[in-house]
Amino acid sequence: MSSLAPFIRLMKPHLGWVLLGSFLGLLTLFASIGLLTLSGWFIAATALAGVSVATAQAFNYMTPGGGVRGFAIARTAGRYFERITTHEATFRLLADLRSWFYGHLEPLNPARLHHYRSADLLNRIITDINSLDNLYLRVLSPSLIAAVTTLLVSGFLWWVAPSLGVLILVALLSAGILIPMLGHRLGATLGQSQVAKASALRQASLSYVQGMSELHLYQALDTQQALLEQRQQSLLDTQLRMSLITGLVTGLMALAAGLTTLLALIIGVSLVTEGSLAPAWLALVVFCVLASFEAVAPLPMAFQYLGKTRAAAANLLEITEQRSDIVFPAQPVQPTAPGEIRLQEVSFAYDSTSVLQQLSLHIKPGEKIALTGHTGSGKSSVINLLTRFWLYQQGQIYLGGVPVEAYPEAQLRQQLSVLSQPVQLFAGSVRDNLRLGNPDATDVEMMQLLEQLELVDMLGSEGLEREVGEGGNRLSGGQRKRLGVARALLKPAPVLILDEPTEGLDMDTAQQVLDTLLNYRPGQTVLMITHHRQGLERFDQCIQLDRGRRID
Ligand SMILES: Nc1ncnc2c1ncn2[C@@H]1O[C@H](COP(=O)(O)OP(=O)(O)OP(=O)(O)O)[C@@H](O)[C@H]1O
Repeated sequence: MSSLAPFIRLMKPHLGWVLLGSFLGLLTLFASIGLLTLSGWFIAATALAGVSVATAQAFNYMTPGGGVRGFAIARTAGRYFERITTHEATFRLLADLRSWFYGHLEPLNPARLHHYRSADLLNRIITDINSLDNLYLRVLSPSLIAAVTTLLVSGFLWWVAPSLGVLILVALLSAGILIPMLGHRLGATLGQSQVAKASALRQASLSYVQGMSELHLYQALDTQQALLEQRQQSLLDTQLRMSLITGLVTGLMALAAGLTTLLALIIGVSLVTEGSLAPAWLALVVFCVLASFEAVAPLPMAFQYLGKTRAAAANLLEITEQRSDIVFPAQPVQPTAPGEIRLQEVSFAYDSTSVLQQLSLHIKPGEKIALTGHTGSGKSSVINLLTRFWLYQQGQIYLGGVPVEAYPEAQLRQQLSVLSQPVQLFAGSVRDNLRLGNPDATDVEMMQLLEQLELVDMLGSEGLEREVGEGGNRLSGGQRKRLGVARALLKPAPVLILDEPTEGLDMDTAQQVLDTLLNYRPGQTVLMITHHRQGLERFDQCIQLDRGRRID
């Protein structure tokens, strides 16, 4: 239960809704048991009253008739409001769970998350969180209802006849504990593998959809489809085995209910024979026993799927229990030299891959620097360290005259405007994407900048409302890049860092982009990673890296 404990604690703010739902569930169940029990007695008593004219005339039909109607109305209304309340409780809990999970996920730096595939994280956020509704909706509340019902029904039948009270107590306890335990035992491992297989299928499906054009081009669609079908079949096999277990435990529950009813009938008949139970009450007892099994009937399936719920909970905890090794202090700092970047003998390795070796560089405020070097020489890694996405192992990095580690996260983000590679655009309009850089940017500012970057034609008649599509897929590669440059330029930060902003652009457009970014904010420090030789003379300094070392 330990993997579920944090999720039970998360129920606390919604305890009122959860308890109200359970209370209404209990009322509905009682209305249901009452309806069947009273109807059984009513039919039997009416039949017996009709034996003679005198008893028929003396018999009060109205009160029990009203009771039956009352129970029927209470059952319908109770079920309706119980569904509304328990679903409200569950949706509130799931909404909280999503925020809670995202709250833990968001501070984890890429160093912590780069082992996970995005489809896997998506699966955890959607499917695993949804699986937890089993815990709230089918395990906790019904178990509480079953426990209270067992006690009350046993108490009532004990009052009718102690032997009947003992029978129903033993029967409900056995059926309500042993059959769910069996379901849990048979379904636990299968449930876990169901979670793993569903996740694998989702990941494979996402890769298939995302890579469909490549699969077409390389004629690999059939192979990938076969792989998907294999994964789907494997998941279906597990689901089939789970369904067989459901059939078994549901059958066992029906058998337990039938046997207990038969035993109650035998005990009841002997009680009627010896005169300690009125004949009409025999029907009441039988129907009460039969109906009370409604309380324990949902438990076996809920516990059968508890293994699945546990596996989903473990998936979520695997992320939420991780702590980012990058800690941001809360105390703001005062940069002594805004725009200055200094690396002092910095060494850095991703896991075991050594990337930067005692790298030192000094960029003065307002300087325009080009960072060049062979592919894989560690240029982008310098950005990862400045943004604190990764931690370096040796040396010291200063930003604005202050160690990068001293900045609170928000203040660090204000110091840097970064165009990373590849450019990440978001589905939405051009304006939406530009506003990420600067929410206060006016349409005029945006249009002027787009004009300088020769992007106005791309807007067409829609202007800034032009949709860019998912990941910017309605734009050309060069347009995506320049829109990314525009977004980075709009952010009024002392330092602008660009990872290959002119990559993929023709020579004239590349010169135009270079012109814009070197002049847009004259006092701004610019650090630009590039493979291009053209235009390097326009920078104050060109720093060259080779296998993590400076060679200029
Ligand atoms: N997340 C990562 N985990 C492990 N190794 C990485 C990771 N990211 C980059 N590397 C490795 O670090 C080295 C430096 O990568 P980096 O991206 O800094 O090079 P780069 O000079 O920017 O290359 P390019 O010019 O091709 O963009 C490469 O050998 C790369 O394989």
